[in-house]
Amino acid sequence: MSLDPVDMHSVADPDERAAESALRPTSLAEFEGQPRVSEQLGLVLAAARRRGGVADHVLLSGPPGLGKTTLAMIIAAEMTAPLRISSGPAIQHAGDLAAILSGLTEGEVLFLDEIHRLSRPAEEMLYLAMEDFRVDVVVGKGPGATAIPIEIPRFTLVGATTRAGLLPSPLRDRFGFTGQLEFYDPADLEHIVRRSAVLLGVELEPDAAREIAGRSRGTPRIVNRLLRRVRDFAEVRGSGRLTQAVAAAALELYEVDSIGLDRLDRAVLVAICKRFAGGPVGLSTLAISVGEERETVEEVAEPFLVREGFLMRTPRGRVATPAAWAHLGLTPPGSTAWTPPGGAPDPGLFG
Ligand SMILES: Nc1ncnc2c1ncn2[C@@H]1O[C@H](COP(=O)(O)OP(=O)(O)OP(=O)(O)O)[C@@H](O)[C@H]1O
Repeated sequence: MSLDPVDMHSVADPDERAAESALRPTSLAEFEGQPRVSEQLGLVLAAARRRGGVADHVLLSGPPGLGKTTLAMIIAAEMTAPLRISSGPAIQHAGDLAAILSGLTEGEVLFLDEIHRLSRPAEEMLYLAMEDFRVDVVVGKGPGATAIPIEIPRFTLVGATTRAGLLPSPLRDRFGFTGQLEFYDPADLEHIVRRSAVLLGVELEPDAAREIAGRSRGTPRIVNRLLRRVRDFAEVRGSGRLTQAVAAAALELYEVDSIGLDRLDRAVLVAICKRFAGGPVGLSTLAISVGEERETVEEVAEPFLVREGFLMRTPRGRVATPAAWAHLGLTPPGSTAWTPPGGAPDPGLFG
């Protein structure tokens, strides 16, 4: 049996979504890791509460599964405000956004996931709503069209994006606080997996917690998901107790390797090394060669591979590093003095 690698990151399955909700921390105090973002956001919210006002708009960016939705829910809970959830792709027309905005109540938190995928007219409507708490509804067409301004209640927009760099600066500048979420340290992931085990009522030995945390790609969503897969394994093939040996055997079965690379991560590295002689190879070609969407390779696999020093984004394409060749047990072609075939990495491409 194998697990679809993309399943390790996405939450398309309703059962998985329900399982995730049950493990979500509900306050900043329970939210592990991200100390800087947590502290800064805590201050923003405490100040808004003291003033008895509405919190400033918040932009959260970072790879999938690091806690953006969780933080949006926490913001609403900490402000004792209702939460409304939507996403960029779900808002097809500016009219859809106008309907959402005009239906908000005073102080409500509006969470817009994948905000970088809003349509242009919706984005422009949002500028006015964020700044002046107003929307202009256009009535009629052509030269006779008129914009009717409608006041909307003061609200807090929480925008989430995996690609902060794609947001136009007029939109980015309208957020009062921006939190860039980073991959989590193994120690934070260990805390998260131990808390989740308690909530799920499973016996998790400390060594097993360390094993699962170490293979979770720095991502809370993945640590929780691997915990559930290890629990399945322990119940079916073991005594139900989660030991280090059980965790290692289960994760082997699910094709999560010793440092947490899953099938997609390895497919990307194997393709670069074996099919493209280490690169450079363009993103579109790479995506086709692993049978995935460009966005999935770029937003799901690459950030962790770059962070771990396995992949470089150069002006001429993606390049596997010596660490990638070594991890796959392959020998790079050519000389021992290795220089990246695509030239020096372009720091601008890392954002
Ligand atoms: N800091 C944290 N402490 C404990 N659990 C966390 C933390 N951050 C996230 N989680 C857990 O990880 C899961 C995924 O988090 P969340 O849905 O907030 O990620 P996300 O960044 O919104 O992902 P996506 O971009 O895919 O929507 C949640 O079920 C939550 O329980």
